[in-house]
Amino acid sequence: MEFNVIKCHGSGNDFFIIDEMTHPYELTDQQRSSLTILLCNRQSELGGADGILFVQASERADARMRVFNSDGSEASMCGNGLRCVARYVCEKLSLKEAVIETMKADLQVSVQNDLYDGVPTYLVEISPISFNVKDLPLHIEEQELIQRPLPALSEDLEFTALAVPNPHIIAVVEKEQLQSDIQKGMSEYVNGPNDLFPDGVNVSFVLPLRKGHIYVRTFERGVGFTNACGTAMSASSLVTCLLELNNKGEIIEVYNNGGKVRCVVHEDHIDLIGNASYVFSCQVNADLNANEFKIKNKEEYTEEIAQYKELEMQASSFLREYL
Ligand SMILES: N[C@@H](CCC[C@H](N)C(=O)O)C(=O)O
Repeated sequence: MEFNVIKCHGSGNDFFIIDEMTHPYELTDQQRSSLTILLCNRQSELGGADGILFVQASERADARMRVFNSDGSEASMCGNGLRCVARYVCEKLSLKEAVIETMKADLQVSVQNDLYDGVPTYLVEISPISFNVKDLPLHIEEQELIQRPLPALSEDLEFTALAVPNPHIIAVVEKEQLQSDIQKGMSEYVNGPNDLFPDGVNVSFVLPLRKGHIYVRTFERGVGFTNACGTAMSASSLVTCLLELNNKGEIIEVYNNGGKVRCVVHEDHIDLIGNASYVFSCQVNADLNANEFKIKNKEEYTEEIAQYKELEMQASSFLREYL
């Protein structure tokens, strides 16, 4: 099987885009899953990725996005990935805004002014939002978990559980808690066989930096720690508004290990604004039975890579004041 592939990232959360909208690849879900495990291997020639974004034709929107995590599982939503798909679809169809069908909702996306000179920037809608534990699912007696302890995970921390619509638990922490290894331990527990989160969950630690500025680190279900998780940064922004650390309707600068994004929390959705960067394009010839692939015609987006590096350096020098 031969595919055209684009390596892209949003805040260093990296993906391969495979366009099934204009190429009739005719993949089964089993093949999408196996291909994702094969190409996302960090030890391979392509350098791996956190997942694959399959762009497909939609009957009711401009395009459809399906997201597979690096372990081959399918996720209902991906905020950083949606920005990359937004760019791909808007450029392909010459649009400034579009609607992308995802597993649980049709979402608005639009081109924005560059977040940093030469860094393509897109706004994506994060919705629907639910605090009902059934929507994660999280198996507890109560209907919601908002700033409450979960003793099976921690004696000290308080958590908020929400689906946007993929599942997240968020803890607002202090610097010492961020620097300890408690996030890793609890994330591995809730993403292994366990009674609380039977489908696993994305786990984020949020450090408030100053009004309107937060840092978020996420252990992603189906992947592990990533540089950033778009839905997690959106969910974390919402949680800081509930705690009155930030305000709805105002820009929240969200720093992460791969750069920064902006979030604006509204009553029924969150705007996630950030880069949609291309790294390289190539052709991949994959043999799923032999579990191997070859690549050819690799071309790097060198200028874009250099411009993003500057944004990243600016963000990390700001973060150094706090971490
Ligand atoms: N990186 C994504 C989220 C990808 C899916 C997630 N790992 C899940 O299984 O829910 C983002 O940017 O939102």
